[in-house]
Amino acid sequence: MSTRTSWADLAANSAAENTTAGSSANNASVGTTSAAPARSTYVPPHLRNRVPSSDPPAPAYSGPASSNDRQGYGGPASSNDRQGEREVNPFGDDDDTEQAFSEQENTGINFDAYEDIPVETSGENVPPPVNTFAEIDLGEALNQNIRRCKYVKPTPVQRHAIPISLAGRDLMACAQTGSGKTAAFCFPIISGIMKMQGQSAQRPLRGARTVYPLALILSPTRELSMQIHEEARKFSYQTGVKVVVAYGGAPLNQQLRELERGVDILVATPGRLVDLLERARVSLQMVKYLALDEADRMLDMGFEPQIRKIVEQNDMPLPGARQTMLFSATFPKEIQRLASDFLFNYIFLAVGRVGSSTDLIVQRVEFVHESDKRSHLMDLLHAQRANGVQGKQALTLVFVETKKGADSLEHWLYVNGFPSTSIHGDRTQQEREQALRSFRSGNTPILVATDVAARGLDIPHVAHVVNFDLPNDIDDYVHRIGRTGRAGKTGLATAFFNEGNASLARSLADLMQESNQEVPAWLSRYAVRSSYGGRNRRSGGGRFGGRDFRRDSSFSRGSSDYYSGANSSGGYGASGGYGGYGSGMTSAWD
Ligand SMILES: Nc1ncnc2c1ncn2[C@@H]1O[C@H](COP(=O)(O)OP(=O)(O)OP(=O)(O)O)[C@@H](O)[C@H]1O
Repeated sequence: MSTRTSWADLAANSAAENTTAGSSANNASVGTTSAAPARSTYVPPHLRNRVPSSDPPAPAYSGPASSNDRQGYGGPASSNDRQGEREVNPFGDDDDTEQAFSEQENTGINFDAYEDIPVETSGENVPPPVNTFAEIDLGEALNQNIRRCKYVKPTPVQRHAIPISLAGRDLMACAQTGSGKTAAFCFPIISGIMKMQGQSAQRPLRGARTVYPLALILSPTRELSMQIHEEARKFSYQTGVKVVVAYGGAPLNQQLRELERGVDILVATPGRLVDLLERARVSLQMVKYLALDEADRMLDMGFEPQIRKIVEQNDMPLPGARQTMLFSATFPKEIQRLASDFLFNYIFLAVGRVGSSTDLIVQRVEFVHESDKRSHLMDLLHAQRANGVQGKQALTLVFVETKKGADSLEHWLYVNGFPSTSIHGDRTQQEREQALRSFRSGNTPILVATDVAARGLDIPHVAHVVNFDLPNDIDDYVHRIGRTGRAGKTGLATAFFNEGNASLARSLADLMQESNQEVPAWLSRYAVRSSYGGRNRRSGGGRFGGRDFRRDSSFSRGSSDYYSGANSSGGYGASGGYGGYGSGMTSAWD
C-alpha cells in the first residue's frame, strides 16, 4: 500500500505546527568560586558569592559550623556572601524582566487535546487535583520559573500529581508520552527543598568528600539524565536549589568537582551512581525525595539489581521516611508489583490508558519485506523532501533494532544524499551527544537510533518517527513513537511491518484502535492469527480502569493494606487488563 502523498502532507502539517515548540538547552556550568567562605556560618559552596537576585533572600542557614567545607551542607539556600559567583541563567533571558517571559505564552500547546482524557486515581485519601498553578503553593521563585518556561496551565498529569506529591504522598503515575511528567515530579521536589531552606538540617560528616543530596532522580539513559538536569536547572533557577547530574561515559572528575560545589538534587543514571556510592562520594542518607523516571524500565530485568542496590542496600531512608515517585507512560502489572516494594501507602494515578499512545500521533503501518525496507524508507524521505518538509522544522527519527544496523543505515542514507547521524550504545558519549545536538539543530535532520533514544527525549520539531525495525515489545513502540506528538502537538509515526513482527500484530492493532487510528485489514488478519505472547501483552489493560495492580483480584499478599478505595474522575468503567508481563532487554540499551 502506498500512503506517500498523505504521509508527506501529514509530516508537513506536523512540521508547521511544531515551529513554536521548545527551547534549546543551555549547557553552561556554574562558574568557579573565588572568595573563601566564612567559617562561623556554613554556606553551601554553590551559594557562596551569589549575585543578589530579585527574589526575596532565602533564610540563612542556622546549623552548626562545618570543619570541612567540602562536605555536604545543611540547608539548601543562604543569602550570605552572594557576590562574585553568578548562577548561569539557563533561560538565556539575561535582561531578567518579567516582561521577557510573560509576553509569549507556550501557545503551541493544544490543551484541548487533553481535556477529555480520562483520569483515574486509587489509594487512600487522594488529594484533589488543581486547575491552575496559582492554586498550588510552589513558592514565588519556582512560580517565576514556570512563567519563564511559558507554562500557562498545568497538564493533566501535573494537575493531579503535583498536589499528591505536595501532600507528602508516594505516587505511581502513568501518563502518556510528552504530557509533562518531568515537571510533575520536579516541581514538588524543588518546592519541598525550598521549604526546607532555613531548617537546620545538618548533613552528617562521613567522608570529607561525601555529599548528601536531598533528592535523587534516576533515569535509564545518559541523555535523558542530561535532559532532566537541564529542565530541573530551569525550574530551580534562583531558588537556591542546586541540581547536579552524574552519568556514565563522561569524565568522573568533572562530575565529582561539580558535586563538591554542593548538591540538593542529584540526577543520575544507575551505573554511575553505584560507582559514586562505592567510592563513598555520595551518601543517600539525607534523601527525602526519590524519583524514578521511566520507572518500568528502571525496574525491569536489566536495571532492577542496580536499583535495588541503590535504594535498598545503601543508606537511603526507608519507604515512609522518604517520598517516592515513580513515573512512566507504560506500567506493566508485574513491574507495578515489583515497584510496590519501594513505596509506602501510595497513590496510583493513570492519565489516559496505561501504556496507550496519544491520539495526537497519526500512526501508519505499512507492510514492507525486509529486503525492501531501505528503498521504502528512501521513498518516504523523497516524498517528504518533495513536499518541502525536509529541514529544520521536520526532523525524522528512524528506529532500528541493532547498533550495527544503525551504523549501516546511517551510512547508506548519507551516501544517498540524506544528511543523517546516529545514536546507539557503541558510540562514544561524545559522539552520542554530538549526534543529538546535530539532530536537534536540524543540521542532520535524520537520526538513526536504537532504543537508547526511545524514552523520554524531548526533541522539538520531530515530525516523523519511522519504525524501520519494529521492537519486540509494544511498550517500546509506545515510547518510540512518543518522540513525536508532544506537548499537545501532532506527529506522525510510520512502522514497517512484515512476517517477522507477527507476534506484535495483535497488541499493535489494539493500540492503534484504542488511539482511534486506522488499522489496515491485513494487520487485523495478522492480529486474529497471533495471540498475545509474553512481552506483547498490553501494559495495563485494554479498557480504561482497573490498571492499579492492587485492584487485581488475583493479587494477594495476605494483607488488605495494599489497596483501599479508588477514585475515578474519568467516568470510565471497570477493569480490563491482560494481566501478565514478561520484561526483557532489547539489545540496543546501554
Ligand atoms: N504545563 C505545561 N505547559 C506547556 N508546556 C509544558 C507543560 N509541562 C510540560 N511542558 C512541555 O511539554 C514537553 C513534554 O514534557 P516532558 O518531556 O516532561 O514529557 P513526558 O511526559 O516526560 O514524556 P515522556 O513520556 O516521553 O518522557 C516539554 O517540552 C515540556 O517543556
